[in-house]
Amino acid sequence: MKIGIIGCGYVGSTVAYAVLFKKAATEIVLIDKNHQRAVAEAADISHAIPFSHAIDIYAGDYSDLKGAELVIIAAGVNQKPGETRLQLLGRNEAVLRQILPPLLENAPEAMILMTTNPVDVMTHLAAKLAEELGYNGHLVFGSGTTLDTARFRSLLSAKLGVAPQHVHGYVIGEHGDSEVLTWSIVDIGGLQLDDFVAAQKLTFTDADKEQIDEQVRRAAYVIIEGKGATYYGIGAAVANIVDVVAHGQKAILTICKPLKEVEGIADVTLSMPHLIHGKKRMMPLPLKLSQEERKALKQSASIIKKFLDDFKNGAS
Ligand SMILES: NC(=O)C1=CN([C@@H]2O[C@H](COP(=O)(O)OP(=O)(O)OC[C@H]3O[C@@H](n4cnc5c(N)ncnc54)[C@H](O)[C@@H]3O)[C@@H](O)[C@H]2O)C=CC1
Ligand SMILES: CC(=O)C(=O)O
Repeated sequence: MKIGIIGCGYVGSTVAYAVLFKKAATEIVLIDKNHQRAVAEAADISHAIPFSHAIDIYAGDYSDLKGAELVIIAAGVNQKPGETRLQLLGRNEAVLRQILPPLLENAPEAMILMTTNPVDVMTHLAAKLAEELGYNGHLVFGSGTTLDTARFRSLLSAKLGVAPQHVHGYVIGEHGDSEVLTWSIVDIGGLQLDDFVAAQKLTFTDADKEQIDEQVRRAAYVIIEGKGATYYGIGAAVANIVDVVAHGQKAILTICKPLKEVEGIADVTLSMPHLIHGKKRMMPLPLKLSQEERKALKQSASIIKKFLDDFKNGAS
């Protein structure tokens, strides 16, 4: 599968590197407003090809997106220490407006995978803008909380002594401060969390829960404070999405797409588990959440919706 990556900073270049080692694509076009950066990243990553598989990776312009089946948008500003994702919206929406028209003109049938933050709001705006430009907005989706779900599983896995692939649980809602960890439906080997803990004679207290919740929710802030950006986790999460799409895996991932309604909030984009069955088909799955989780999901949806409404009103 041929893919494009627009924005080759920390995230875009790490996605390309992870895609190479996941063997998820055969051709990667790198596009950046700083073309020299794209050229350098393509050269650097191409030197790793002998250690993975044959792939064509090169820096290009929008016309090189012709024939791409999936285009990842990773362009725009990232958070400075202490900044929230939602605070990036104005600057990154302006970047989106530059990117989307030439992207759609050259790859009108491609799926568009947004990673730029705030990813849920950006995905919503990209889908609407694509439609305004006369293209299919349903082809737009976002990496959503795939990274947060991975963080949740990895922390739970370390605490419980089980490989993360066997720890099921999702982070849903906003990819951001109001996200919801779905503790009530955590499943390990067919057992609910409390039953697994009892069967294994482990100790898992409310304080442990709170600590994991905080570590997942605050992960980006802590990493950005320490090294300025996060990119390995999202690189692997996006490469996995590319692999799922390229190889028709029927995976369940917490991507984000515009949804008709979430907990009474209409026309909002946030993350829910979606069954990715084949190219271009993504079906949101209903979850049996606790009352508390439903309330938190509604709150998260309201926050995103308010940002969208405020932005629309401010921009019009
Ligand atoms: N969704 C997620 O889970 C995650 C999202 N992110 C987000 O990804 C985005 C990128 O982050 P980084 O790679 O760390 O930033 P970066 O600053 O390293 O890279 C951004 C790149 O975008 C390019 N760019 C800017 N405007 C452009 C335009 N109009 N056309 C083409 N290229 C353009 C820049 O030249 C730069 O190379 C940020 O919004 C960040 O918050 C970061 C980590 C995780
Ligand atoms: C930066 C960001 O969105 C993350 O690492 O979750």
